[in-house]
Amino acid sequence: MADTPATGGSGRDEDAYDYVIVGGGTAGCVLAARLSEDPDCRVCVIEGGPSDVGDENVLRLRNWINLLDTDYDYRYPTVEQPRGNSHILHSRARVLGGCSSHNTLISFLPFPHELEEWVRAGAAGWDAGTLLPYRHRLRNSIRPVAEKDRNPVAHDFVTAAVDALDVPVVDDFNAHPFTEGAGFFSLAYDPATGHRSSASVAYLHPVMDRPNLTLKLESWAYRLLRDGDGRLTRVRVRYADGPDGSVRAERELLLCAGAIDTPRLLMLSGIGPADELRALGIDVLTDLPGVGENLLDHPESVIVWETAGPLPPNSAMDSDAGLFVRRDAAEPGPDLMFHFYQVPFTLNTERLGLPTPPYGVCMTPNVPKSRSRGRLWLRSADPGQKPALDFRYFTDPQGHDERTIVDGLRIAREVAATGPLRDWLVRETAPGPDVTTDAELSEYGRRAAHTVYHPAGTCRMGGDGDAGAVLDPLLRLRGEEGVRVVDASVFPDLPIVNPMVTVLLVAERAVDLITGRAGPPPAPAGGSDVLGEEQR
Ligand SMILES: Cc1cc2nc3c(=O)[nH]c(=O)nc-3n(C[C@H](O)[C@H](O)[C@H](O)COP(=O)(O)OP(=O)(O)OC[C@H]3O[C@@H](n4cnc5c(N)ncnc54)[C@H](O)[C@@H]3O)c2cc1C
Repeated sequence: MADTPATGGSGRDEDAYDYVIVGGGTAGCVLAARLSEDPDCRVCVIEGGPSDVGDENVLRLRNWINLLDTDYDYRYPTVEQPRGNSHILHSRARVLGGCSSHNTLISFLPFPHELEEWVRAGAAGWDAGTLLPYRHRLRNSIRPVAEKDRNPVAHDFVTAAVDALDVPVVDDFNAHPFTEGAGFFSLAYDPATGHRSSASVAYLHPVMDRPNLTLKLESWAYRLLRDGDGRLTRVRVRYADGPDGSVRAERELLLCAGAIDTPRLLMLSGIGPADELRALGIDVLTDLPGVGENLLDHPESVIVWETAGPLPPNSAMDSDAGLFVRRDAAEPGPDLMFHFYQVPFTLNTERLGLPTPPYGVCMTPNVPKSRSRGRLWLRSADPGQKPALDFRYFTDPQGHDERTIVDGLRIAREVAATGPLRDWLVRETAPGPDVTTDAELSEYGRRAAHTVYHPAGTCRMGGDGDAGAVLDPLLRLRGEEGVRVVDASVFPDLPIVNPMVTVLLVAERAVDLITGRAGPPPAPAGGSDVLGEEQR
């Protein structure tokens, strides 16, 4: 399986394919499966991690938390965060399927109004009417958490949130655009087996025996090179089991290494901020100052309660329900989100010396429209050295992100004080009831902050004349020929919601941009009807 047809016996000096995909992750699996539908089209995937086939560690959704900080994870530290938590380890999956193989598979369509914002930011053609119909092409099995997996304490969280905050129960967050509400999430999973419906499971597993599809696993791309025609279509690869080699794309090279590794690879290849690259001794191919900029994320904090005893066992992945709040009525969508965990998530609170209850629950209020903007850069020309990630958490001058966390912690307490959730809880263990003022809540909230693991935006699309744009709206790398980027790095801005489905939609549309195939019929232009019409 590791090296299917083309590399076997043909040597590794320079293998050629029609399309070479760097990164067999969430977006990469979609491209690989779709492009290889044409039997005459030779597709090669270069993936840094192992296969997920038959690997129960990966396939069992509820095991996700045990994959963090293991060999399935590239583990990217952050630089010091003066206003946030400097100890966050950013998990990025090292396995076929990428982050869709170790995430929680919460599946939200992006809001129509956010896609219109993308268009206003220069991403012409990514409007809601064009992108959202691609939902019908998704192969993942996406469905609200099954009844048998609904934990009674999560049910009671939903009831309490609805009562405390006067928000509606949402039965299916993908049925209509919403501004607020509480309910069980939709997940990409199979309730009968508890298995993932990751990008790998849904797209690649059914087609792995295609003779025109080659998977080079445990293979690390570390430099892009121009071919004889000056097109950027060659890639240097380090294999786990032999000497380095090159792979060449006769049509296009497709970069799908994710929001951290795609800009890293570009910069290692001399594409990025020229002065910085030269200072590291890297020969500059194209000066693109936007590479690595616009590093976006959803920061969250946490509030923990001890429960009277062990909780019932039902769950799909231990964080099956959530809550959206719109504090500012002028906002077109929610501006505060909570995940509810039926386990105590105490990684960051323990470090602060706070107690870990034997049994407990927690809420993690997050900032869906974070205004802080970070960047990532290379520390050296050595491809083995991890890049520096600076999210600049909670640094927006208006204090919006900090305010959102303070409000979130207060609202969480309101929900916890409301029945029937109240009846499960013995005491608040983090931050604890003595932490009450805005200043105290802000200090705690930021020190105990974590990531929702949604880095994006570091190779963003943009219009002509936008000096920070890395890609044109057709996902083509500016200043070079023969290469596109397709992953979460292309987002001009991060969706309010968890972004995996947006990555899948972008990848499905990218296939049409690459092949010239027609997209699905457009939905009626604009308006919040787009989702509702489709769903009914
Ligand atoms: C713990 C966790 C939980 C999350 N939960 C959710 C959730 O519930 N819902 C949601 O919507 N989103 C969630 N996310 C975010 C979501 O999974 C990601 O935004 C999305 O999957 C990113 O897709 P991608 O294609 O950009 O990158 P990835 O899926 O990360 O794919 C990148 C691939 O490229 C490979 N690669 C990288 N560099 C190289 C290289 N140089 N050479 C070869 N291969 C390389 C990697 O091994 C990987 O397979 C979560 C993320 C994490 C980490």
